[in-house]
Amino acid sequence: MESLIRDIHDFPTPGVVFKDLTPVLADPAGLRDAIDTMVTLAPEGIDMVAGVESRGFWFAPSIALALGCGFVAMRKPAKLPGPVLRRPVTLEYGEDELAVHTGQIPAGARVLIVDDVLATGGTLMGAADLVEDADASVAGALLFLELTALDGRAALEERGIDVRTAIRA
Ligand SMILES: O=P(O)(O)OC[C@H]1O[C@H](OP(=O)(O)OP(=O)(O)O)[C@H](O)[C@@H]1O
Ligand SMILES: Nc1ncnc2[nH]cnc12
Repeated sequence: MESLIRDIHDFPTPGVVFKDLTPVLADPAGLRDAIDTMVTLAPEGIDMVAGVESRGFWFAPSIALALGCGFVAMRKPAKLPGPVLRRPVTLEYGEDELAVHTGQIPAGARVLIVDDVLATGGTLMGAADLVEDADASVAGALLFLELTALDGRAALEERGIDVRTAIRA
């Protein structure tokens, strides 16, 4: 599955080595392996899976189905139609915002945050803020690929978040 990841240099901005996961998803065995591995890594006792737009949506609903949980979408600005909780995020190559529908994460729920790539960890920090804004708790963060050189794990673990990743590169 690791051999299917493609490096694209200078995308989306100069100096960034972009890890393209589309070949993993396009390969039936790669896709199966990716989801099965992530499901195996998931912590126990999850009430809900939160997926981060866009590429977190490639993984999160399949993982939620396997765990018997619901899926909640954390979306980019102005995409959700109802009232939202919002948080800014700073990532490897820019700034953005994430939002979740108010009331969709039940208070007290143990939430697993799912995304494709952990780089600086900025996106995951914003996603964790949203979970806590909903008076729920972050049961863990589950990602397909961790870019160890950017050390996003450090800040997340300092915050007490259990970070699990299928592949480290
Ligand atoms: O750890 P970080 O430095 O925060 O980077 C990781 C984030 O960057 C990418 O999202 P991007 O904003 O490119 O959006 P996309 O999923 O819509 O392509 C990726 O899918 C993660 O969400
Ligand atoms: N280098 C990278 N490749 C793919 N997705 C990313 N998200 C943040 N940094 C990334």
